[in-house]
Amino acid sequence: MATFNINNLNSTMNEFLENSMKKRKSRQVLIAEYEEWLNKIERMRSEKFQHFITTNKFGYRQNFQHSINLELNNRISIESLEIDKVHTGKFLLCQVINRCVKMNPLFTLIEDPEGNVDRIALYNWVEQSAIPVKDRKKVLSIHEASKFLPIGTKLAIKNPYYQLIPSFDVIISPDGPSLNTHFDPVIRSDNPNEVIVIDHDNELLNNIKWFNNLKMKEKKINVMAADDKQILSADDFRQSGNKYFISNDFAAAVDEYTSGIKLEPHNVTLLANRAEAYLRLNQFGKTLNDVEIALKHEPGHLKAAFRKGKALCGLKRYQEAIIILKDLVSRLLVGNDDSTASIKQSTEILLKHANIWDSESRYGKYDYTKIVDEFCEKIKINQDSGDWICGTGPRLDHADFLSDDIEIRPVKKRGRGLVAKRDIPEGTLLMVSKAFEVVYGNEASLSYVSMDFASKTINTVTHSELAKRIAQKLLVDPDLCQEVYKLYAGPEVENLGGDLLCSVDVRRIEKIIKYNYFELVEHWDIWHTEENKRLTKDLGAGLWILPSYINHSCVDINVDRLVIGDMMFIRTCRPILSGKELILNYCSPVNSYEVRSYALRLHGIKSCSCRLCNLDRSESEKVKLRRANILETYEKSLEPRMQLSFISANYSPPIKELTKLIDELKELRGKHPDLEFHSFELKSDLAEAYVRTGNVLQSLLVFKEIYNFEKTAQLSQFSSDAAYKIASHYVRLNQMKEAKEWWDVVLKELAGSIRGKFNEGETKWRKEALYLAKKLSPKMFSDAKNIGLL
Ligand SMILES: C[S@@+](CC[C@H](N)C(=O)[O-])C[C@H]1O[C@@H](n2cnc3c(N)ncnc32)[C@H](O)[C@@H]1O
Repeated sequence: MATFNINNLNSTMNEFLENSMKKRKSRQVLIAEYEEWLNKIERMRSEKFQHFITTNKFGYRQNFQHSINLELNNRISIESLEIDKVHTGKFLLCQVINRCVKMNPLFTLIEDPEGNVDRIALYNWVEQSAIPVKDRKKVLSIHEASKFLPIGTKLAIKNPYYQLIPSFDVIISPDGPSLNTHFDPVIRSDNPNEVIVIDHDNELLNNIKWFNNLKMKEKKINVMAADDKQILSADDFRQSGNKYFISNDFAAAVDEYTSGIKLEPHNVTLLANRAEAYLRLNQFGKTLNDVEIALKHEPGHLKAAFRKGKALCGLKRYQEAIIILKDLVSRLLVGNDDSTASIKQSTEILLKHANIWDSESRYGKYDYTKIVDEFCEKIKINQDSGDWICGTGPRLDHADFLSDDIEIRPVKKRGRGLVAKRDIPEGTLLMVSKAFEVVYGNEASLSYVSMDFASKTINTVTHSELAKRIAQKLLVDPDLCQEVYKLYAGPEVENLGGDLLCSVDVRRIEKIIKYNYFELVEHWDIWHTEENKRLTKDLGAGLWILPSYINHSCVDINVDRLVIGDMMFIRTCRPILSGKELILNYCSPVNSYEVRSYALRLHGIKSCSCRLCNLDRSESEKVKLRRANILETYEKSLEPRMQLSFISANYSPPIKELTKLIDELKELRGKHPDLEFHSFELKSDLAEAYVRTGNVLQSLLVFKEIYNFEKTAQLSQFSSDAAYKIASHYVRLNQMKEAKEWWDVVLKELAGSIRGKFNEGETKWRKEALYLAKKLSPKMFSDAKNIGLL
């Protein structure tokens, strides 16, 4: 079995690629390994449940059918499967030969007619409704899970994706993947519509000779089989649908209502109920269709009108929603009886929100204090379970905004980009985008890393979880495929056409994430509060559609991004002339050339041609070597001495040595002091070192130098911290006037990064800034209070 060292991907990956292409594990080995794994799981089941999740949040049963037909000449054998490839247009005919494990996907072992064996991972396949409501929170035993796909079940898996995931042992290891993770291929499908159970008498099987033709011993579980009664009428379907609805299985509820609607196409109750189920699945287009038919037959149907308002909001058609909701409120005022009190209240609340969303989306007017309040409320975590206290976590209810001043255009050497249509001043809000999907650090524990062969990189747990969720979202609403699949997916992914543009292709989604994801970064100390300590390890990552069109440069950026919850705000940080491209950075210039290059390669940028990268590449070997030596001295000798000086007064901080190294680093940059990022960390240490020795004034000067550098280098995420250090140093020096002036700078920096710069004449700025600082940086705020800054 091949072994990976994540730190040394390229060589081990190539080696593994070669080995795995040459040699597959034998049938006997695969079966033996799988059996051993099942035994381990049975033993572990009683001890450690974390990895065994029973059901997905949604059950998927509806959706379109593919036009790929099951003609035998489209059949592919296991032997012909290629790693890291979706075999589009092909199907794998196979039978289940072992028991199942239901974790995030349903795993089992299958065999094709030729007798080749492999593992399959079927995501979203077990319908929630197939598991009785009372058992949904339980961990399924292997015996129970195996009822979903009994041994002998014949399957056709369309468009199979042959993916590398950590070996099964790694998956169930509570520690997750380690540096020596073993990877194995698995046949993956995320679309339950592409996994077809074939009846044994199906004519497709007539001409198939099986190496080992198994008969099915048990019957596959039927949906709601146990407690179902025979359904006869539309009302029976309504009741059955309601049953699913109450158990939060909205897709199954939709199916039931649909069966009822087939019997009575104008049944307004069924249409209105199905509309509500669609709403819960965020399928706003389908909601709208249903309520419009319902309202045609019964214009006075209040709930249908309310749902129409909601659907229009979901479709971002806020002005139409406002008209509908205003009309509904006025009708409800006339009636004014107790039975309509609750819908009246909900309508008024929705109308208020629709007005806010309308103003946000049309004018880019956001109430930042309310947004921050919402964020601070939603980011709270239950310390015992690690789940959000508010179900959705910090996903906020706000509208997108797109300035008319920019548009997507082809740009030289970078594919497409966002370009200014006219001159745009500094500090202009250009775009607000809600994440298409975001995964926070505390939400990803049930996913597994996977391998991207083409770029020889690992898809992290967060990325894998993101891919799974995006696939689920597209499965529920295939209309969304277009906007996602338009995003850059790397040179090796072909353009799609026809049917495939609206099918779920996890590999493509993985690539899109790879090239377009944004990592969440901590801007404020609210991320570090005791309550939120579960978040700090890896904040998470997400996919934002429109911001994904902005290209990168390490320095000389002209737009800044800020994420609050799942909303990304893009503002100009310098004026942009008409025809110029918007540029932000995918990685920080503070990192070394090597670190940046690695990060950029992951983003699909082979060679960055910004001023900083050009300068780094143009330097002589001598300069590079000298700098490397300096940084090594700092890391190996001075940094540890700094640490010691923090712990014990017996050690004095290495001020002289730090100063010397900083000066030398500056000298090595020659005529480009604005690009001297290497001394950034050293300067912070020097400033702290002066404090240790009681030389606050000198420390203050260094912090001012740091602050000025951050301002010119557009390192806006750091500058409020440096300004705060300066303010607190002035307090120590008893110069309260200067201290308060710098405290104002802190407030303006912090609040300005959220709501844009305050205008010169603005008088109420302090109140708003103090409010935002208190909410987002509670530690700094209370410290400032203690030292008399407010
Ligand atoms: C997030 S996308 C940006 C939008 C992309 N240009 C498009 O056409 O959709 C990232 C990709 O854009 C290209 N790109 C962005 N910045 C670049 C740069 N500075 N140099 C070269 N390519 C760049 C790379 O292909 C990268 O994988």
